[in-house]
Amino acid sequence: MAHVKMPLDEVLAQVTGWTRCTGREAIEKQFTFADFNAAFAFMTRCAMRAEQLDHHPEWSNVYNRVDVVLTTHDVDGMSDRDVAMAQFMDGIAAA
Ligand SMILES: C[C@H](O)[C@H](O)[C@H]1CNC2=NC(N)=NC(=O)C2=N1
Repeated sequence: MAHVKMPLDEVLAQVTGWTRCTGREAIEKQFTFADFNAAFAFMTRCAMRAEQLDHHPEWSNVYNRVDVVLTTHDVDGMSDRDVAMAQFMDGIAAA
């Protein structure tokens, strides 16, 4: 799957609850779960999807919180893969 570079505004229009990062072409969102177990289950599912998409999040976890930044390093900006990853995360976090 090739990278298709996209304007950041176009990416934001297709995802829920993400915002532009300050100072770089990237988007961020904070996910909050019931506890560490739920947060880590989310990260595990995202990790498997990241391998399938060959698109990996920048993220950190503190107990029930997962802070995620998405960007496409190969194009130094946003791409269709960021949309795919963000939509996957939105979908499973809401489930
Ligand atoms: C070689 C490998 O396919 C690339 O480096 C992939 C891996 N995962 C990636 N993840 C992200 N977030 N951006 C990339 O450009 C990227 N590129």
